[in-house]
Amino acid sequence: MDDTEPRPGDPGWATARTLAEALPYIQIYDRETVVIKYGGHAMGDSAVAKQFAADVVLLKLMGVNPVVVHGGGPQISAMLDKAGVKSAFVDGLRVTDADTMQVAEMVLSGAVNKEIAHWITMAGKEADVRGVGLSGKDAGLLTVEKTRRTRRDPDSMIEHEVDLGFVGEPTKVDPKLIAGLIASETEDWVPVIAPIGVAEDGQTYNVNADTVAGAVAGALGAKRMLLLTDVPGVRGADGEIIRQMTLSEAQALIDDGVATGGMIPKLETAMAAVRDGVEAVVILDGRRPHAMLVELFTEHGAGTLVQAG
Ligand SMILES: Nc1ncnc2c1ncn2[C@@H]1O[C@H](COP(=O)(O)OP(=O)(O)O)[C@@H](O)[C@H]1O
Ligand SMILES: CC(=O)N[C@@H](CCC(=O)OP(=O)(O)O)C(=O)O
Repeated sequence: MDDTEPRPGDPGWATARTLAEALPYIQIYDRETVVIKYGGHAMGDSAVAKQFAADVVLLKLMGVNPVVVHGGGPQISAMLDKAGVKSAFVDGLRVTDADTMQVAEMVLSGAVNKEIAHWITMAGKEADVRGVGLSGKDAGLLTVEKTRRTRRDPDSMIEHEVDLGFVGEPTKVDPKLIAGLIASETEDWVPVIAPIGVAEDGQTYNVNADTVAGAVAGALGAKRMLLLTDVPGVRGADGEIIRQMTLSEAQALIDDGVATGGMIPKLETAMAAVRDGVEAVVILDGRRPHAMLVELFTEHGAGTLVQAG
């Protein structure tokens, strides 16, 4: 843990001490959808993941409708390493050939998705809260098209297309299945979605999980989207954590090269989701104990809040 980061008890890490303090916040989210993007780096060890699952169950029992979209980038890289395949990234997106696609789907839809759904079901056993593991392939949930990126050659100044292979971006989310699951009056289901999509021609694509979370949040009309990662928030040029930013400030961080790598799709997703009607997006450290509860139910919140200016 960074020494400059707030700890429980510090002013920046306040928690509600009484139900009366938490109640106004609990009421804000009553029956509202909150999309939680659970990043591969935030998953940490199984104790952290089980704590995450317990907090998701608690949210459901408090009347919130959590929808989990997960990543698994480090887990895919570990599996590719075992097979002796090196990954290349362009703007935080994994260049995905046919073999990489197969491994990515196996890890995301097979291993990580089922593990998270299982942990939620285990944590919710006594309360009948159940995780339901899906990918964008189920019930036509996520339609995508191939992602196109270009790069300017520094010598000739000519734009060249960079072929990312089977990397897609959402063109359509069919939210009916998810909406049906979360609206059930008799069952407490928590959808858990792996970031795999299908193009109109039936080809399977690997999609950045932040991007999927944003598209799902927009389609469901979510009140909040939480992007859980492994940093306490978004850092500015001087390395300080920015508590709150507008869309143009988020864009400037990308344009100025202050946000790099995996932070680029996160900020792009946050901006797109807010434009789509999501009230606010928060980028926060998912390894912190009860990070989601602190964000949703306390005055100070956690991480970096992105909202319309
Ligand atoms: N300005 C920035 N502020 C915070 N993190 C940044 C910034 N620019 C780049 N990053 C990097 O973005 C990473 C988070 O993205 P990523 O590794 O894709 O996480 P996840 O697997 O949770 O989606 C951080 O660990 C950090 O290294
Ligand atoms: C196209 C692309 O980059 N897909 C990602 C999908 C997983 C992901 O986004 O995982 P995190 O959220 O843990 O980074 C990948 O292959 O790593």
